[in-house]
Amino acid sequence: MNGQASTAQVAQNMVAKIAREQLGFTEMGIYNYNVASDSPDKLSGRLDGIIAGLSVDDVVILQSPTWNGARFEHLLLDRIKAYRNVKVIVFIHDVVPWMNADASGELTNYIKLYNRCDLVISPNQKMTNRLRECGLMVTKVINQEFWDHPVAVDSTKVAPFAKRVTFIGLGSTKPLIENWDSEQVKLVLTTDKQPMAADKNIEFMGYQYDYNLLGRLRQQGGFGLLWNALPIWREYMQYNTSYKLSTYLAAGLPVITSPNIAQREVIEAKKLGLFVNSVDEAVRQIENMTSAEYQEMRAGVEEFAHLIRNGYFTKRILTEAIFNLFY
Ligand SMILES: O=c1ccn([C@@H]2O[C@H](COP(=O)(O)OP(=O)(O)O)[C@@H](O)[C@H]2O)c(=O)[nH]1
Repeated sequence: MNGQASTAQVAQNMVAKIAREQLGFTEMGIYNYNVASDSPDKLSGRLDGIIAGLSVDDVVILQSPTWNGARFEHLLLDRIKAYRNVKVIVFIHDVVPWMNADASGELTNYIKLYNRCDLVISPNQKMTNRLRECGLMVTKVINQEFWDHPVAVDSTKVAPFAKRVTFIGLGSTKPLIENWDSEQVKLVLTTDKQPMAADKNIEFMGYQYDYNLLGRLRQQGGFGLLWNALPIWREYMQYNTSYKLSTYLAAGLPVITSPNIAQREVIEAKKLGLFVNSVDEAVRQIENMTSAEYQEMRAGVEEFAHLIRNGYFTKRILTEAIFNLFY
């Protein structure tokens, strides 16, 4: 998907790049636009353009959502399925009706869409269970677990033990700033400087391009925070696979997450970070943390990050999906 300048596009483009360059797939490009502005004729021509490279017997991976709406995805699927013996894998990145209250009426349409596919790649088992409760019928479902975040880091240096908590989310940080009152632990944000943070232990690094971001996170150390102020997102974060989780891990930072996170077992088993029920709890834990405790987590992260930095989650999931289709 192109045309959106968002994390969703970055993630989709990353999957497409690995699939193209390392697994030999062909990309069917999709533009994110206002579908309602198309006449039926124009939409039809656009869909034909997307599937121009398709042949009988092909396997198609549909990265969903296209952000063009469930109706667009159904129409695209109609075109793809008109080809003889084509198999479709839907790779669910996000379930829009659970992220955005305005789209909640679309759930049935999305479930129907997934049910039209031969195999589903779901973000993780928690999301799979929730989708099943809502009517997902496809037998072949496999779980993505983590995003990749391909990057080359300086492996001669590791993240230092610093009493810093960095948050790189693109949403509002106002409540985080308002409630931050630690003198020992610094909050670091990728937004521009905000006046309400005056006199607080908060650093603003401003938006960073990817190559700067990963370098800075690694050089400055401390922890990466998963957090959101909005109730709908707090709920959604129990089920999704977060991109920034992998950004922190790729940089080599242990993470601070809620115990409700879908990746809890792995984070726990591989010692990738801390579970807290509030930001205050995170601050208290870091205030009392020893360097040895940090080092243990950092070592866990460095080991695990091999997978994320080198695209192995994407390669594994795409290969396993195709394998399962024919096995
Ligand atoms: O200064 C910044 C801040 C964020 N990001 C990127 O934006 C992502 C976070 O976006 P979002 O909060 O939408 O991701 P989510 O975790 O919700 O999937 C990070 O992982 C980074 O890849 C960036 O490149 N520069």
